[in-house]
Amino acid sequence: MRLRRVGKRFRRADNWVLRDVDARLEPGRLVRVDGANGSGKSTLLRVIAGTTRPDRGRVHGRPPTAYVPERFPGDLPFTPADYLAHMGRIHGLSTARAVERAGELLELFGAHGYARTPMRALSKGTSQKVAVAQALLAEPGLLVLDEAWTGLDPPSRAILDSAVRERVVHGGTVVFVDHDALRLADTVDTTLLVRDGQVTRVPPSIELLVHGPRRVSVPASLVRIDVDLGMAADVASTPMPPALVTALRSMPGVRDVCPRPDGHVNGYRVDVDPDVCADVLRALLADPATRIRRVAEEEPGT
Ligand SMILES: Nc1ncnc2c1ncn2[C@@H]1O[C@H](COP(=O)(O)OP(=O)(O)OP(=O)(O)O)[C@@H](O)[C@H]1O
Repeated sequence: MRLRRVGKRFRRADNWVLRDVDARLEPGRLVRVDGANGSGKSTLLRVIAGTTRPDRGRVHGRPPTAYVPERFPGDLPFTPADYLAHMGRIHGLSTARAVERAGELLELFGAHGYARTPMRALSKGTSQKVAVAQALLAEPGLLVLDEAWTGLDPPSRAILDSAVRERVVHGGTVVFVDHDALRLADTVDTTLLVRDGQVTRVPPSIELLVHGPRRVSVPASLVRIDVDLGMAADVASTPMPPALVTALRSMPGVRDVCPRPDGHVNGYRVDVDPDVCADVLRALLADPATRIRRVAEEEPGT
């Protein structure tokens, strides 16, 4: 799917929120959209999802799409069961399959007890579960999630994380905005930054995600990742697992793996070249005993 020279403004007198945006969204890719408040992230997502028409340019090759908007209109005159069955049919499922899928998803998100409650009576979090469930009913080629995790309880956030990973593995494109800088950081393929109406593709390095776009314009000469091993604080200093140290040291661009100089029990420091930062973070995130505490750009020798 491609965006070609897409422009969007809301009134003729307004500035362009998006200007001449070119982007290619590949199948089987997870795309994060970043940018400051009001920069145009939601507008870009709506254009990508097809719920907002661009005023200029074109969107080509959009596959069947599901979308979770930033603000879900929860006061609909339906119950979740009826709403999801209806949305399932819109997404191309048979009536029987739509009803079945609706039940499965309500169960999965622990909301089956509210299947027959009027939607306007649902709590914010339960309403958000319905918003997310409607996007997972079919298997969309394009899944667009605008702060879809907001309001969900931790188990539901984890279920949505898994659903996103599964979509990507099965060849779908998933585009998302989320305020959690570490959201799916081990899976993100591309980060698009929205700034001054322009959309630029940036390396998915975690320091951008953690510290925001301004720091990216000044390339760091070193990225310093502080990790904890996740052990109880009263355990005497534990050596970092030798297999992890060996794996990290063998990665190109890893300069040093050592105990943290702050003396934190079970705290370690990994210094890497900025362009391998994302690969190292993926390796660290894959290790269940390791917690990432801090990621920062540094000058070497500091
Ligand atoms: N329907 C609309 N009518 C008029 N202006 C709009 C509309 N939707 C968005 N805008 C304006 O477009 C700009 C971008 O808004 P948008 O919601 O896309 O930003 P955002 O990056 O998603 O912001 P946030 O991080 O705060 O959610 C803002 O100036 C906003 O006021």
